[in-house]
Amino acid sequence: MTEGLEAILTDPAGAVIGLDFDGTLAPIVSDPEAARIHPAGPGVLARLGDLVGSLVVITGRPAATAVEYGSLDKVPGLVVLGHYGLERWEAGVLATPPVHPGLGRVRAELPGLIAPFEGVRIEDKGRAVAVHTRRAPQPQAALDALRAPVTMLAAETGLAVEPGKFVLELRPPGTDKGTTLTAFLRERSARAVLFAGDDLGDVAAFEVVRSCGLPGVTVFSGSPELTVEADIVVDGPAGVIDLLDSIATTLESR
Ligand SMILES: O=P(O)(O)OC[C@H]1O[C@H](O[C@H]2O[C@H](CO)[C@@H](O)[C@H](O)[C@H]2O)[C@H](O)[C@@H](O)[C@@H]1O
Repeated sequence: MTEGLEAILTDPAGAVIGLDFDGTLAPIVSDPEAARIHPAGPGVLARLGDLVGSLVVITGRPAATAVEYGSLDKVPGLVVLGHYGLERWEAGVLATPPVHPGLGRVRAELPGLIAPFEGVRIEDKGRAVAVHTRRAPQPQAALDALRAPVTMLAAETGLAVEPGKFVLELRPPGTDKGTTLTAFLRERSARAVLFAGDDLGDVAAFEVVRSCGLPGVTVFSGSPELTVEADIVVDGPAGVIDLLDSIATTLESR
């Protein structure tokens, strides 16, 4: 067992368990609107919520979308930090910042940029807009071809480009999952931390787990699409849920 996991099991009241949503709690699917949490997820999270100090979902999704797709309103004490930390949902209350002014031009120009690419779709998330290539005949080629024009549009509108699994997202700059996790650890006076993720956007949170000075454990939700170094590698959302279930079971037996 890793030192970080042992610290969580020894002192669960001081633990922060941080979780990504897509690819970590919810299996990856081709339609972003069809993503839903693994069927065993809400039950396991509800048990964990009663056992550890803090449970937080940090996601690129709008917080309300993650709550809906994850049935997260059923998990006691859970906090959802959406849009990489711009939004906060807690106990049914959603706090959101103003919409970035650059998004108007992005909405106007993106359809023209993606028009030559069959199967490429836009996901308008309100405070960010994502370009998805998963359903293109050649998803990686479409992603590579769109990277430069999307990056130029982001630079011209004051937005940041967030790359992920067959997705390029234009979003407000200034936060990432690392800064968001750091602030949450401080807020909760954490004494140990676990973060589980599956995508490039989760790497910043993994780096915080390694550098924050607390006993910590990184969990990578593995798939054939991406490899990221972590203390524990599990097989997709089913593997993440199994790990969380075993943590809950161990804590319940103590
Ligand atoms: O931080 P996350 O919770 O992991 O959100 C990151 C992005 O996830 C979603 O896209 C990914 O999942 C889709 C549904 O399985 C999949 O079709 C897509 O290829 C993936 O990139 C979401 O749609 C994005 O808005 C999030 O930014």
